[in-house]
Amino acid sequence: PYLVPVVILIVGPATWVEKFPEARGTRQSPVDIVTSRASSGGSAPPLVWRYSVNHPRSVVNPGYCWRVDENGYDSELRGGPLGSDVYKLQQWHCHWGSVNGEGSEHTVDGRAFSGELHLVHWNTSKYNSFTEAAGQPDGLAVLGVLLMVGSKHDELDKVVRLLPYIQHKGDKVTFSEPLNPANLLPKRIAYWTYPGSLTTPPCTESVTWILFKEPVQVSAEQVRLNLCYYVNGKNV
Ligand SMILES: NS(=O)(=O)c1ccc(S(=O)(=O)c2ccccc2)s1
Ligand SMILES: [Zn+2]
Repeated sequence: PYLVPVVILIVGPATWVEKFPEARGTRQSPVDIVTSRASSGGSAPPLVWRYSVNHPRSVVNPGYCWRVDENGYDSELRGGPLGSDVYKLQQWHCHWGSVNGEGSEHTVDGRAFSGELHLVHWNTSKYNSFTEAAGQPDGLAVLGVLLMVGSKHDELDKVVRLLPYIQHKGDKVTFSEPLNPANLLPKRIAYWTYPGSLTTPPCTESVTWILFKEPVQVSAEQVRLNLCYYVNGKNV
């Protein structure tokens, strides 16, 4: 009998451990939030945030999803699980799925959502730069917002309507329309929090995750726009 050459192609997260040893760690994200196992918040102080609204921002196609860079403008995130440290917003980006109803990174009791927004902050009380903070266990704090299909999201639309102009990896467009990242967050600010990692390479275990319980609604058209412009620009 002739020998059939068998080629096993391993792509995606399974190969990340080869290049990024952190991916083999003990606090890897994303995770499934098992709500029955979450402890109550106890006496944690309230989570508070303040963002700059009127400054130029740039939307970039990094090859997966889209990213908005805050370009160093002032902002603050403190309280909740963050102890006495003050964190600053560096960038925010999203993760979308190719099939409606899937695409979020975190799942809640095994349920995936249509997308997930991440607002990435770094610890300015302890570190001098985002890059330095990104390598420290208490360096980053990411606010996670679950997205579900429903009514159109007007604040998010300020970015979605620019996607046709950044269809390919590396494309970037700058806009100065006022935008308040606080308007991307849900009305109810109840959240789950756990010590985790970046969900994409280098998978560094430097993220305090703060995932809001209440999903935020985006329209089916907004999901479609994200999909069609991110399938093209996406690393495939
Ligand atoms: N999805 S996530 O929020 O966990 C995430 C992945 C990557 C980043 S990063 O671009 O900020 C970054 C941070 C450090 C090194 C390289 C990139 S944030
Ligand atoms: Zn992310």
